[in-house]
Amino acid sequence: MATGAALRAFRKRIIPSFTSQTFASTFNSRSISTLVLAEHEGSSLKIQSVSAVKAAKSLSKDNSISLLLAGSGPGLHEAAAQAASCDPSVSQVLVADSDEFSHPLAEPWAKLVRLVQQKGGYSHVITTSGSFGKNIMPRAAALLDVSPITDVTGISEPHLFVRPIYAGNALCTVRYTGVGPCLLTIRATSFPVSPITSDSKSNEASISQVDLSTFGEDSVGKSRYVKHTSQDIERPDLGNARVVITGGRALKSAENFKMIEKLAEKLGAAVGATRAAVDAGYVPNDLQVGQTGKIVAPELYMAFGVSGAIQHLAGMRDSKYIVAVNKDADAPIFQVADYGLVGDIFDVIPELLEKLPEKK
Ligand SMILES: Cc1cc2nc3c(=O)[nH]c(=O)nc-3n(C[C@H](O)[C@H](O)[C@H](O)COP(=O)(O)OP(=O)(O)OC[C@H]3O[C@@H](n4cnc5c(N)ncnc54)[C@H](O)[C@@H]3O)c2cc1C
Repeated sequence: MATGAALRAFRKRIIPSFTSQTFASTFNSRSISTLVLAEHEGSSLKIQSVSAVKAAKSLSKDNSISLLLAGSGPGLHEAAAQAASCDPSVSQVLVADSDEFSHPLAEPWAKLVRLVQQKGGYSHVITTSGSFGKNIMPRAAALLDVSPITDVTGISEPHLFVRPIYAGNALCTVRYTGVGPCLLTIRATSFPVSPITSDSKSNEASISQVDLSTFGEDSVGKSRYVKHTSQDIERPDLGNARVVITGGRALKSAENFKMIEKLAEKLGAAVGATRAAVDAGYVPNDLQVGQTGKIVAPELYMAFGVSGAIQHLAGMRDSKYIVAVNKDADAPIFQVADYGLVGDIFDVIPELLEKLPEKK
């Protein structure tokens, strides 16, 4: 079947013409120091935050990197200890411990970013472009009166970045020309790192508390925490899974979608879905992959009954191997697939379920 090479090669680079040497050298001569906004879940640092550190490292060899963690309670401090040894280039971990941060509400976080940035005078502030970063960074940028650069997939120079546009069909090289700090959200999948394990220890960075005495009582914003629901802790996280099994509208019902879930179980994979499958109510929207869903880049992405609309491809085209099953030989998904099978998913999936061994 068709390989992904043709479509991948179709990507274009747009490079603006105002690449002034003088401008570049002015910026390059400034010292680089980066504040990484890190996320933690309970007592664990999220792996995406280590990707943000990797991105920070590619800004400059001499980058001084600080990690900011906020929350409350003992889990925060355990996560801070983990953060301190997550990468040798992290020089300090700043901890903001307050009930204000017990839930990741954007308003207090944005004010915290302004406070810490202004105290530390960082040249760059980086976080990942998941819901956390997308929520906080634009607000922090507004408070600091700068324009953020979002969804960065490549860093060429401290102020020269690559980001996808047109649902990933073109890559745009943008230069940050602002005078204030450069705020970036990065795609974690473009800065892959190894999982954090108990033996992935490097030298430990210092941990210090953020002085919140000037934080102010007006920091409570218009949003309010209601509840957190998360499902399916058994399965790998969609954003980081090595294998993703995705179902599309062709599954026809929530009941049929369970075939996808069973297949994922057998393969130790995460489940993904197209927006059409989500909109039809087969699965919740946190499983949506694509432009308006999650961006994934697993080693293996299997798409069943997925047409391959550009908005879907925007979220999975960087997967290492793409396998597609579709009964329409002309479905666009086959243009990006490394392996394709023209067939009926209601024949193929049951056969796979029968022939694949049980997960040990
Ligand atoms: C602004 C915007 C943002 C969007 N964001 C996203 C996004 O983030 N993610 C996303 O996925 N979509 C997104 N969409 C929607 C996107 O355009 C498509 O509508 C959607 O991806 C289609 O989903 P699908 O492939 O499941 O359904 P369809 O396009 O209906 O395709 C179903 C496919 O299944 C095949 N099929 C049918 N029956 C069988 C069978 N029995 N066996 C095998 N194959 C079969 C058909 O040949 C077809 O190719 C967005 C759209 C817009 C406008």
